[in-house]
Amino acid sequence: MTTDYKPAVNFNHVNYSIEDAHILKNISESFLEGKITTLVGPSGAGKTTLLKLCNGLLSPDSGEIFIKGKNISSYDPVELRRLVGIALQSAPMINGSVLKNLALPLVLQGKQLAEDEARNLLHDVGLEAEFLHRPIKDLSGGQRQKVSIARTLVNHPQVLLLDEITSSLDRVSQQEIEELIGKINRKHGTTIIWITHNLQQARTVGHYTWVMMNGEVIETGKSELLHSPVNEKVRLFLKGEVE
Ligand SMILES: Nc1ncnc2c1ncn2[C@@H]1O[C@H](COP(=O)(O)OP(=O)(O)OP(=O)(O)O)[C@@H](O)[C@H]1O
Repeated sequence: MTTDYKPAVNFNHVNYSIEDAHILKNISESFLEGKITTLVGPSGAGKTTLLKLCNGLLSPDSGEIFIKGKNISSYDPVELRRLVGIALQSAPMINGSVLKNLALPLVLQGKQLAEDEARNLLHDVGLEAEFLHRPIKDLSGGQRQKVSIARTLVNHPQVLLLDEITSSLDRVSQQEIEELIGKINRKHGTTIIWITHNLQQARTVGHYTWVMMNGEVIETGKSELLHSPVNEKVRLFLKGEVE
């Protein structure tokens, strides 16, 4: 059997504080290459903070983070932004067409997005080519989120960070996005780190799951762990007894 357990993102004794608050406490874990890892835990556990450390939006106070084996602090910021994409719940957009929004990451790099490439990106997220010239303001929430995901794919990221990307969507759109992320993972081998409050989603879309509480990663394993956690606090959280 071949082993495919290479880390794509590796945390080594990472600490992060805001003023006196110790937000992340000595995190030493790896996100495996080509896998979808879901991140769950109570509000304020530090999930978003951890995600922001993965793309250099925040830097650790101590410890090291490696992306593809290279210390994140030695990446050129533009290179890092290309390598690690991020999509958020709010899917911030600029006024104008879908094409204009898709092209944004390249425009910021002084480049252009060819229409053919833009059509391919839309196709990848299950939107018809006719959407390209539609004003972004006319799109539904689910369609906007698909454009937001397509926009992160412009740079062909090897790591994709997702923060609550389906929480404001109806069930059908939610399911479409789940399928879409699975497809991107399989087609491109993209490593995906996905924060969700939806435990059912964490179970079904993830290969692996991390449970965070109070700035610590307290349990990790295959996503089935959410059926039978070892840690008592995780068991209480899953029963809804820890907010
Ligand atoms: N800019 C900030 N200033 C002060 N405290 C902050 C700031 N950003 C985050 N925090 C605090 O850090 C802790 C972790 O926040 P974080 O957003 O990472 O948690 P989370 O697990 O993503 O929560 P949620 O599920 O509610 O989004 C929280 O206690 C939060 O109040």
